[in-house]
Amino acid sequence: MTAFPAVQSETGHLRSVIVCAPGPAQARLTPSTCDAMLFDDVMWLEQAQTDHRRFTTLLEAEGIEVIDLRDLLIDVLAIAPARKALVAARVTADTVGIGLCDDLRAWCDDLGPARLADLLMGGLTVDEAPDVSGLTAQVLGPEGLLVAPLPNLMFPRDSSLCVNGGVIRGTMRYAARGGETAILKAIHDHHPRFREAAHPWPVPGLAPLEGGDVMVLSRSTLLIGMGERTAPQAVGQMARALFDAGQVQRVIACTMPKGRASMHLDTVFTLCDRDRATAYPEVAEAITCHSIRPASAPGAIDVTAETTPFLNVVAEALGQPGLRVIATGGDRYLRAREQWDDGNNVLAIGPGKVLAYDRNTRTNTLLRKAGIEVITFPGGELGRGRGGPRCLSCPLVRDAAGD
Ligand SMILES: NC(=O)NCCC[C@H](N)C(=O)O
Repeated sequence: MTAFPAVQSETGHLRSVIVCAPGPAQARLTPSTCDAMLFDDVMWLEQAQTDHRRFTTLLEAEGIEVIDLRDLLIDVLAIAPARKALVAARVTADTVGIGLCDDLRAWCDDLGPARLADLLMGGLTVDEAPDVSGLTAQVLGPEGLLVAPLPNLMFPRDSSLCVNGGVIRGTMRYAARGGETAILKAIHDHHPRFREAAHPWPVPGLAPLEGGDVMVLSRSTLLIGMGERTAPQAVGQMARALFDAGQVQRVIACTMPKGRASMHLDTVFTLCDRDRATAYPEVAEAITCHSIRPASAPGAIDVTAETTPFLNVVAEALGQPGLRVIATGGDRYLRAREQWDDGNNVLAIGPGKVLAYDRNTRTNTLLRKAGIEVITFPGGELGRGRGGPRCLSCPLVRDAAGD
């Protein structure tokens, strides 16, 4: 079995990927809770599951190894120290209250790995817990959540990322996603397939960094968006850690407008081939770049403001004379709608071949006209959390660009 990770580009052949099918966590979304959980609407769960299966079937048909995060979690929950660490991270005095903490941890410890995985991902209400009483339970009431569900695990792109042979966990901007990293940490620390992984940024600080902002342009260069989610303070620290670990030599930090529609760089720009990309011009044209490189003093970084537009900087970093950009399709109204529905968030599965949501018909047509092979699947339900095919996936093994 291949050891993880080995990610050398955005568009080389994808070999192995993490996904996370919708399940119990999304069943907790209601009109009054979905906003706080970073979803724009409740989800028709059964349809979302069917559509997600279509997505994974398409990946598998391409010979890509598809691993569900829940299965990785079940594997590590069979390992006693991993289980203990994870239960201790998710069942705390701050989540369940001081009176319940010890009893609930002991109860969790007796659950089978699959049941415990569902609890850690899908949450736990007061009436699902055994014989609970005390202040927290009484105040929350029977339907109150003792352990929060993590519906955004469905977008595994953000809570961890792989750069060459290194694995990095995100520091999530919003509390609704904070619990995801404990699950990823248990997997990275204990899963046998991650044993070889380098951990170039093992103790991230508090500054937020999310994987949807990070693109592996090549073995030596990363592109990182700094918009609504990732902060420059995190980018500088991560760049230095990656330079020290010898993982990359240049990080291009991209300042972009902050907004829900453009929360991560990959919501407005994704690469489809070594010299072709799709972008939402209204935001992409407003991006400015700084290049970060190792400085001569140990541990220092060198920062240079780029003077050319974002897309030119990316082309130069890819070693291309120019980048052929396929803009979001339609007039400005249609463009805004297709960008919102993740039209520019495609997943390259190999050079010039992408997975895309079916609903973005104008953008998909333009991609096809530009020679990109576009394979579609339904995004109506999966997109309710504002994430497209790239967000639904976290590559573990991907060849260099053009391979
Ligand atoms: N890379 C991405 O753009 N991921 C989509 C994340 C959607 C999720 N509901 C969030 O707001 O974080």
